[in-house]
Amino acid sequence: MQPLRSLIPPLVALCHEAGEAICGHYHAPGEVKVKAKQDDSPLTRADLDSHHILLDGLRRLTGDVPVLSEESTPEHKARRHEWRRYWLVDPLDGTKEFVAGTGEFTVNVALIDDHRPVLGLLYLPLQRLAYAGLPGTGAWRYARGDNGEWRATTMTTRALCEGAPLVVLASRRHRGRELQGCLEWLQSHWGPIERLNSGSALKFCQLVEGAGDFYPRFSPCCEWDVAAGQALLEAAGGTLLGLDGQPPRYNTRDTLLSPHFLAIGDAGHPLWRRYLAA
Ligand SMILES: Nc1ncnc2c1ncn2[C@@H]1O[C@H](COP(=O)(O)O)[C@@H](OP(=O)(O)O)[C@H]1O
Ligand SMILES: [Mg+2]
Repeated sequence: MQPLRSLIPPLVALCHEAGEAICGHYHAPGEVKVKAKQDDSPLTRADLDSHHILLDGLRRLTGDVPVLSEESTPEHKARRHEWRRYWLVDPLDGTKEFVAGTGEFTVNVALIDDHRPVLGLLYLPLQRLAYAGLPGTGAWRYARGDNGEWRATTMTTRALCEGAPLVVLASRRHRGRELQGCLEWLQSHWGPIERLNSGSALKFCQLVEGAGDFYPRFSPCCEWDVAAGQALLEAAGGTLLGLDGQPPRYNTRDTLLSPHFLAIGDAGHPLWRRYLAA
């Protein structure tokens, strides 16, 4: 396989192609047709178009690397335990947001190697922005100019600032006692907190933009919702930890559900170890 850094420009172009297909459905009045999947989550034409574009493009880019997409068949998903290295894809993360018209949806592509995400790309179709991260190397935002060229800017998470409110990122659609307990602990051990709700993996982009400090996830989501964001976050100076204090390992269990996690911008701050030990 070619060096991972050289995969990023073609991946940005591929996610843009998928994003344009998604936007075609988003902007067409009456076009958003919704089917319920077995787990009752919505599925639209946009999810499927994006899935096929990404599948074809990833095959062209790295033919020998298998692709596991949220929209893959159950039979294909079941083969994942044979793979050490594979693409993990959510062709449209935030389908409920897409249907509701909040605009908060992303395309998520991660490369998993030996149970860890080693490359992550999140694409925001409406903004035409890509966020790419290679843990240990760097993280970049790619903005598309009117001439079709992509301009890269290095991304780093922000440090926690004593006395300033801690900005907690959360899903629009999940509440719960664990999240409430976490917010109360932060209030009593840090001080003022602000909560910012948004859909999909956008929350990881907000962390690497320095628009938030912490994204705790105690409600269900899947490995394809997390992997690309984890790689991006680690590459930008953050960390993502399970409640055992360790980064999650992918493709190690029968389920594709992700364990609960803490996505942290300022990885070195002692507050997080105190929270985990509490
Ligand atoms: N009960 C559940 N089981 C598994 N995943 C769930 C879930 N409820 C929400 N999710 C995941 O959370 C994502 C939305 O995240 P958020 O709540 O932060 O906006 C959804 O992405 P999709 O839209 O790709 O299905 C879905 O994968
Ligand atoms: Mg998703």
